[in-house]
Amino acid sequence: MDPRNLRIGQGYDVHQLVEGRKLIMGGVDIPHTRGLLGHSDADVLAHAVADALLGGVRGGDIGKLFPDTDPAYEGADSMKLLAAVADFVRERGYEILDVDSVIAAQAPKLSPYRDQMRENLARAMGISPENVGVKATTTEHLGFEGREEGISATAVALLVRCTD
Ligand SMILES: Nc1ccn([C@@H]2O[C@H](COP(=O)(O)O)[C@@H](O)[C@H]2O)c(=O)n1
Ligand SMILES: C[C@@]1(CO)OP(=O)(O)OP(=O)(O)OC[C@H]1O
Repeated sequence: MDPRNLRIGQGYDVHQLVEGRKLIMGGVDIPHTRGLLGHSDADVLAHAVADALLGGVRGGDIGKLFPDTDPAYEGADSMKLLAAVADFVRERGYEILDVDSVIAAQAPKLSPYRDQMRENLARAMGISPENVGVKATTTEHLGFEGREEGISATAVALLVRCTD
């Protein structure tokens, strides 16, 4: 593999925590007193991963592909959006090699859901769970995540441009 065909992408997303919404991250419906607000299901982790993939192919961001003004995406399942992004990446001639991510959430405790999130993300992208990392951190009560006003997620993706 020619290292000049490797690409990296980075993604970041934030959603507000509110009452009366589900908390869905990495395609897992996580029991909690509040959930994330958004036009779609507000899966902050899936959105960060999607943006990392799009960054790797210099393909814009998910807001460009799925505008939050389009009623078609109201309440959308972000696993389906992520699968569409993975297809978009492959159609452009790239293979997804590896993805890693961090969720910043003061609560709830996310480690029990880590492997299910990895499996869901991997399935949506058509890669092995071995190639998907999910980590969680509190922010020690600092900032908007620490005050439990919202949750953020960051992700990086390693892609390779297929040459044959
Ligand atoms: N929402 C969260 C946040 C953290 N974890 C796990 O706890 C560990 C310690 O968190 P610190 O913020 O104190 O570093 C962290 O490494 C995660 O394993 C979690 O499960 N859910
Ligand atoms: C996922 C989309 C879909 O309309 O909407 P939101 O759930 O609002 O999420 P955000 O990360 O704010 O924007 C990206 C949009 O593509």
